[in-house]
Amino acid sequence: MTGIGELHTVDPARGADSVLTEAAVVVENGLIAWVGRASEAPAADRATDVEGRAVLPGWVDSHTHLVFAGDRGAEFAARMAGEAYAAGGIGVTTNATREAGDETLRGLVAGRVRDAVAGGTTYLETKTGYGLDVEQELRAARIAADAADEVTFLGAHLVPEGADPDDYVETVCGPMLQAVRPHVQWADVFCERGAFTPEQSRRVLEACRDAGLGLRVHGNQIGPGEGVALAVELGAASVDHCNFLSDEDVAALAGSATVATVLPACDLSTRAPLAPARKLLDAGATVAIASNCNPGTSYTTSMNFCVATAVLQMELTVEEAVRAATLGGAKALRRDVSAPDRPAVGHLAVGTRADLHVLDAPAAVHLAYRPGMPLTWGVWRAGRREV
Ligand SMILES: N=CN[C@@H](CCC(=O)O)C(=O)O
Ligand SMILES: [Zn+2]
Repeated sequence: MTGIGELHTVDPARGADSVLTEAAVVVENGLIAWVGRASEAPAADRATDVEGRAVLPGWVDSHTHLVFAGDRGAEFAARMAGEAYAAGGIGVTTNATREAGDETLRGLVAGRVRDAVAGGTTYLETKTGYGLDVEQELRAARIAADAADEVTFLGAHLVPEGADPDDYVETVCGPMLQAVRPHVQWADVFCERGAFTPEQSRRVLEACRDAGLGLRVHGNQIGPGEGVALAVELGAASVDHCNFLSDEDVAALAGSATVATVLPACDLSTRAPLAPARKLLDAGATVAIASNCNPGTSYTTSMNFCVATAVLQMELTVEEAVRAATLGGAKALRRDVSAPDRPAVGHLAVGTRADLHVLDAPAAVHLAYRPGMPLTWGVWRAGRREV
């Protein structure tokens, strides 16, 4: 790829010099083979001239809930009229999802993934969590595994109506975990008032960790709580939402390998105080930006929108926001370092996966400067053009 006006490599090895101008990238067998100044590029069989456009790594969306049916537009409207968000809405989507046939549900998920890719996302996590019984969580895990790069088991999303909370937790840790285990890499819990207590959350996370799953936590979304502390203590890869953080929470994240994942579209859609991304970065924490696409709190897969919001509202620079939505997401999924059979994603360096997002703009700042405009011009996933 030649004619790159501004190349955001997001390569940690380049330090402060990770943005190149008049650059080129060489791709071979789905991997990045060379990155540098266009004038020094080696010869290649074929070339795509992007005519001065900006190029970024594809977005790594590390937090979505794509396996759902139904609509909660009325709940959203009520919220815009002053109602507060509460965890109970998850039950509405659970009922609609259970009623949807397999093919319908697969079609809905595939459409959402297509939308995400059309917006520059090249690596995507999604979760179960709208099944809430063994059979339905297993169905969700299978559908998710066919559609997404990484799958998270979120049986502990809400205690289903009529169930005893502690009995349900035992089901999650026992037969449900056993059923979904072959299809998932991660486990998550909604540690929040109205969902799962810190004790129940710990029980779920420890059982899932013992079953070999990596851990993630939905924490500190609706109010202050123990989600962040629990995530850090258990070595979770990520704690997501982070709207209500104490100074101790910020310090704990800064001193840990747990990524603080902020969800700007969700914060707007729930009229929540924005997660303190600026403060987290200043303290030294690793921050990821994700869409949290779901029908209750964030019905969008647009990472361009999330990045623009992080710049306009959360006081991140464009470079910081791009990093959080690429390398940050990769760190939250522990995919930032190449392994022999798994090239790293989220940055552009020799040997990483050739996931490229070409903007119809000369510089990444246009994502925030022209918010809401259709700025995704081309998308390559593992070297193959998809958009
Ligand atoms: N907070 C928990 N889960 C989702 C919302 C689920 C819903 O309301 O349907 C979230 O991440 O915001
Ligand atoms: Zn979520």
